[in-house]
Order: sequence, then C-alpha cells, then structure tokens
Amino acid sequence: MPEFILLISEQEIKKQLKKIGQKISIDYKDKDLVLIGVLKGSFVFLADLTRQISIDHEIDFLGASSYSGTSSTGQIVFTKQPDLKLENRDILLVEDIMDTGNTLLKITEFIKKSNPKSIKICALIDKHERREVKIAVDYSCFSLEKGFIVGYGLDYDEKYRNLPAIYDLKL
Ligand SMILES: O=P(O)(O)OC[C@H]1O[C@H](OP(=O)(O)OP(=O)(O)O)[C@H](O)[C@@H]1O
Ligand code: HPA
Ligand SMILES: [Mg+2]
Repeated sequence: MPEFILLISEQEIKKQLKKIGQKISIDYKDKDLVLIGVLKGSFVFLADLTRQISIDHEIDFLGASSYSGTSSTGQIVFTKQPDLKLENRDILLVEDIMDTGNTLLKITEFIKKSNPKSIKICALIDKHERREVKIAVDYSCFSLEKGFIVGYGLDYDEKYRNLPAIYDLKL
C-alpha cells in the first residue's frame, strides 16, 4: 500500500499563495500579464493563484507531458499550445513543480519563439535533487530537496491530483 507523508498543509499553501499573489500583483502592475498554466499538473495551483492576484491579467494553458511513474521519460510531448497572442506581452509560466528542469527549459524556449516582452517562471515546488539543467524559478512557493510529490494537482501515474495538500509518496 502506498504511504502519503504530509509535507505542506492546506493552510500553509493558502498562506504562501497569498504572499506570492501579492508580490506578482506589485511586480506586474502596469504590465501586460498573461499567466500560462502548464497542464495538467498546474490546474489546482493556477486556479488558486489567479484569485490571489489583484491586477488585471489573462490566462492561457500549455500542455506538456514527460513522466511515467516517478521518472521522466526524457521525451517532453506538447499536448496543447497556448491560444492567446503572446507577442510583446509579459508571460508568467505557472508550473506545479520544477524537478530536472527539462520541461520548463523546453517550454521557455518554445514560448520565446512568440516574441514575448518577458518570460518568468512561477512554481509551486522547486525540487533540487534531480536538477539537470541550469534554470531558475522566479517565484517559488516551496523549496524541497527530494521525494516524489503528489497532491494539489501533482500526480503519480495520473492519480492523487485531487489530494488537498502536498505529500511525499512512498511506494
Ligand atoms: O522538471 P521536470 O523533471 O521536467 O518535471 C516537471 C514536469 O513534470 C510534471 O509533468 P508530467 O510529465 O508529469 O505531466 P502532468 O503535468 O500532466 O502530470 C510536472 O507537472 C512538470 O511539468
Ligand atoms: O515529484 C514529482 N511529483 C509529481 N510529478 C512530478 N513531475 C516531476 N517531479 C514530480
Ligand atoms: Mg505528472
């Protein structure tokens, strides 16, 4: 039976999202902010984060998938492309987790082709142990060293996205 070790509670997530939302609202005041949620994992995080941002902004989605079980296949497949025009706009990529960093590196390179004014990254979890590429998170809600994380949108083979808090999964 899998075990779920609570790492970050619902209350802690709520408190941290309020802070990050306020910071984004200040930093992007007078900018043309577009949040791009990376599906599927970011759907819960994005839904809560957007409601903590007090300035006008638009929302779009991009789909990227590479994990099977607890490891990356190394093949990042784009399952959806953004619909909005991104040229000359201020893009904030919203991700559930940066792990090896390969997904966000590839997405950043892809979005750059649309000639945005700026691109930054907001991640719920910045996890360090398996990092393979040099890429920085601009807005990090929680920093973790290791573990395989589920809940609050994050899955293991498509399950456990519905858990309300953030857990370390022990298989
Ligand atoms: O930094 P990396 O090692 O590339 O890992 C991070 C990516 O992996 C997960 O996506 P996944 O492939 O599981 O797709 P999902 O969002 O649909 O679950 C996660 O949502 C990130 O997009
Ligand atoms: O720790 C993780 N949990 C869930 N999905 C992931 N995708 C990359 N790392 C993880
Ligand atoms: Mg996944």
